[in-house]
Amino acid sequence: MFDNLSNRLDSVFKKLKGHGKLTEKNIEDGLKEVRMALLEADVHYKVVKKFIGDIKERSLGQEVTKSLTPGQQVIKIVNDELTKLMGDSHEELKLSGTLPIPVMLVGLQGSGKTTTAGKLAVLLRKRGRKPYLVPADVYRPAAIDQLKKLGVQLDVPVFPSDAKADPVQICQKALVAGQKEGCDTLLIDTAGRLHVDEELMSELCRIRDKVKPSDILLVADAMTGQDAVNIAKSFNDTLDIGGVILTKMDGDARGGAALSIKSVTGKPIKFIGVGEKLNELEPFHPDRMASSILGMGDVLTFIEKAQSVVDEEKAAELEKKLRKSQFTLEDFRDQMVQIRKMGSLTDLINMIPGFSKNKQLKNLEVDEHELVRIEAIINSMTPLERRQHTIINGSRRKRIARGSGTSVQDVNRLLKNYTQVMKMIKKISKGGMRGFGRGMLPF
Ligand SMILES: Nc1nc2c(ncn2[C@@H]2O[C@H](COP(=O)(O)OP(=O)(O)OP(=O)(O)O)[C@@H](O)[C@H]2O)c(=O)[nH]1
Repeated sequence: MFDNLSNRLDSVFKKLKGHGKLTEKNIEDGLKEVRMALLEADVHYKVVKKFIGDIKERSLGQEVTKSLTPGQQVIKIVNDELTKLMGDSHEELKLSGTLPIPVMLVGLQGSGKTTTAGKLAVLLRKRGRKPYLVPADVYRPAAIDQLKKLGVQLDVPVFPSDAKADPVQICQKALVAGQKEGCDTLLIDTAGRLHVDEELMSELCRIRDKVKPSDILLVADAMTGQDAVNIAKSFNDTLDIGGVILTKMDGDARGGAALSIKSVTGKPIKFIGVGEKLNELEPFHPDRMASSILGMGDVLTFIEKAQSVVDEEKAAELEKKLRKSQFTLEDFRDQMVQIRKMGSLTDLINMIPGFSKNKQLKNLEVDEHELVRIEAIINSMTPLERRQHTIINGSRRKRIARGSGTSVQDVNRLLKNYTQVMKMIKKISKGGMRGFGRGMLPF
């Protein structure tokens, strides 16, 4: 995401930071490069013009010239303005009214609507809601089946839509059926077309007028850049959408759509799709996104991810064990499984400030197989060995290595790492455990 822009801005800022004092000329030159970088990122030219104008006004003012660190001050201004450009703060789904609350997903074919309906169901369920999936695309033959399959996979109820029925009627019937199922949120997957056309829009308007959705979300493909922005504009002009879900951000190195949509349509991006898997939907936070473009890391998303997979009670229990130095290899394995649930380690590392900008660290490919190996080794131990690692002598090590398909060296390495970590924990425990956030263990 935003790789090119991020690198370009980084080099502009390096130059700016190189000057102790900034002159008007330094700033003008820097802004020229920022402008180029944004245009290359496929940001709408009108958006770029206003953006540069705003930054220029602030940068040439006293804010920078009187600052002790003018270069950093410019970075802060760019950070503020980027955040503003993307909408300032995260806007939530609007879910209000009588149950079940309908939410409409609209968008062109292939934008990722159906997948996103599944992802939203997962997210809502995590938040304690009871989603009901409603396939309302009666034109694409496989569309209804695709959502039904997703429902089975996720164990989320799906309205048994009939491909011969009228989409408006499907939605009305689904409202009644959803209520009977005890669901509180209806996710309506509407039909898509290859292009915006009148017939599609009038069908969507008919559904909107009958169902009165609490939120209408346009699902748009980030990789189509300015096309996504134009599509968002057309849908908003006709339907007055509530917000946008930008999919396939994982494949979009430029980021033009994400940077332009709010400014062009006035509607916020509420979520972004960052992969094909059904847990790869994230709330869109303009401030965090700006910081991550400028290489300041994405720590809050990292922490949120950690919190969403860590079971609070289990975390408290582990913390207690750590304090008493009773953290066994079994706990070590459980902790590792939790971390793996957060996603790929390489992705996680890139969220940490400084890491994403450091060339050596950036190319660091974390060996995910290593985690699998460690898990296999611990699984091959007897319960007693996991609780009392000191009894693992030479012959036990050989047996464990054989059982896990690894080598004795692998087993030795794991035990050495584990003892080192335990030593570190003991040291920290003496000084109190306050250093660790709740649920954030030191691995
Ligand atoms: N990499 C990536 N792929 C995605 C994302 N969201 C959806 N996709 C993929 O995009 C393709 C199209 O997604 P669908 O959900 O079938 O698209 P749709 O908009 O429902 O299509 P129609 O039903 O034809 O309107 C699928 O291969 C999805 O796996 C995402 O965030 N990242």
